[in-house]
Amino acid sequence: MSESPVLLNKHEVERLLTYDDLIPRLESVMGKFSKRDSSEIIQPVRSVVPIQQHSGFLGVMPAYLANEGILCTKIVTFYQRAEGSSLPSTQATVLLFHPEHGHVTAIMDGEAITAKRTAAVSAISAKLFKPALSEVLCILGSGQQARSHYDVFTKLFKFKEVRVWSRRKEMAQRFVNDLQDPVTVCSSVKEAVIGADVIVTATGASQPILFGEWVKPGAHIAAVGACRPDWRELDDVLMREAVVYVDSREGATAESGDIILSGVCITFHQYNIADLGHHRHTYSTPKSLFSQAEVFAELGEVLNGSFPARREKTTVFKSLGMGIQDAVSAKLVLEKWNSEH
Ligand SMILES: NC(=O)C1=CN([C@@H]2O[C@H](COP(=O)(O)OP(=O)(O)OC[C@H]3O[C@@H](n4cnc5c(N)ncnc54)[C@H](O)[C@@H]3O)[C@@H](O)[C@H]2O)C=CC1
Ligand SMILES: O=C(O)C1=NCCCC1
Repeated sequence: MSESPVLLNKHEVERLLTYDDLIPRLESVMGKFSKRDSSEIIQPVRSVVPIQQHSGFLGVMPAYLANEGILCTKIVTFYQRAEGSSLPSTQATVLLFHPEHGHVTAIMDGEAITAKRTAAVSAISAKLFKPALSEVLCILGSGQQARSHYDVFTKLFKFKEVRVWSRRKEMAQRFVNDLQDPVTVCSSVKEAVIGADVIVTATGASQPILFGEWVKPGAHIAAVGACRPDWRELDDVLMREAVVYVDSREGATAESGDIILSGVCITFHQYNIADLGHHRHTYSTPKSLFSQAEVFAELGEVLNGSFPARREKTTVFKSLGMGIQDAVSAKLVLEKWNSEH
């Protein structure tokens, strides 16, 4: 008979999962993932069930890391909440299994894992791509991801100024009130991002909120929201002008509206030709047909040395989230818990 699984709540997971331990594990697993060795890592693109009636989604994110002995799945729901809702928009549970025998070894809260691993991966992108002199950090959004990104970005990097924008100013104010250090509350996205060296977009927006014309050349954007093929946070100009990195090419191709929709921009040049006696015919030909924003590389491809970090350019890291990130986080939590018991 297998032992009962370890049960860990959000408070425990938050306590046990530290950025110092997590970041090297994420760097290592993402570098390995990008080598596409299926004898080492199997991680399909997540399955997502739309819950249309309630503006929500259920995602299942399995991963198997053979050499590390990790078999894991996260089950996550994410909802588009009405303004002012007190419910979390992202909720999750992570299950760890015994890879040899198949039983569940641990069931743990996935909200803290999702918040910390996503922010940690964005911080890895910033380490690689942010301008050498980065003085201003700007965070768009004031929810769970905004907070975890604030925590890890200000822990790892020194900024002279941190700015936050939220669609309701009082929410940005509330975000700032919880912090020790001064943060500027901005009234518009434009005001928040002008001159910023590093921008985090962590909102539930489904239409672009960040426009390329406002972004300082050379800035780095960690784009965390817009995880559906028809949702966007970033406009076409930014997506086409920046060097775009992703966490997984397959994930980005299936799920990132910022990438998928950046190519859908066709304008028609119309002209009339008088012919056939009294009839006038209108002809249309495509005047401009933009191709989709190109994915330059995966973060893991930079980490494992196959692609360069183009720090001198404006860079976008488009994050969708990966099962392997949850898997190494959960393993770390369980190891820490085991060492205490
Ligand atoms: N890339 C990844 O791995 C992950 C991405 N996400 C995504 O990140 C985003 C933020 O997630 P959480 O912080 O957990 O959510 P949250 O609900 O805690 O915060 C959402 C923030 O977005 C703002 N917002 C909502 N709709 C908006 C709109 N139409 N325009 C502008 N702002 C809007 C809210 O006011 C709030 O500040 C979501 O899109 C979520 O799906 C979440 C987890 C992991
Ligand atoms: O990776 C995740 O976890 C999520 N990604 C996008 C939507 C919410 C959860």
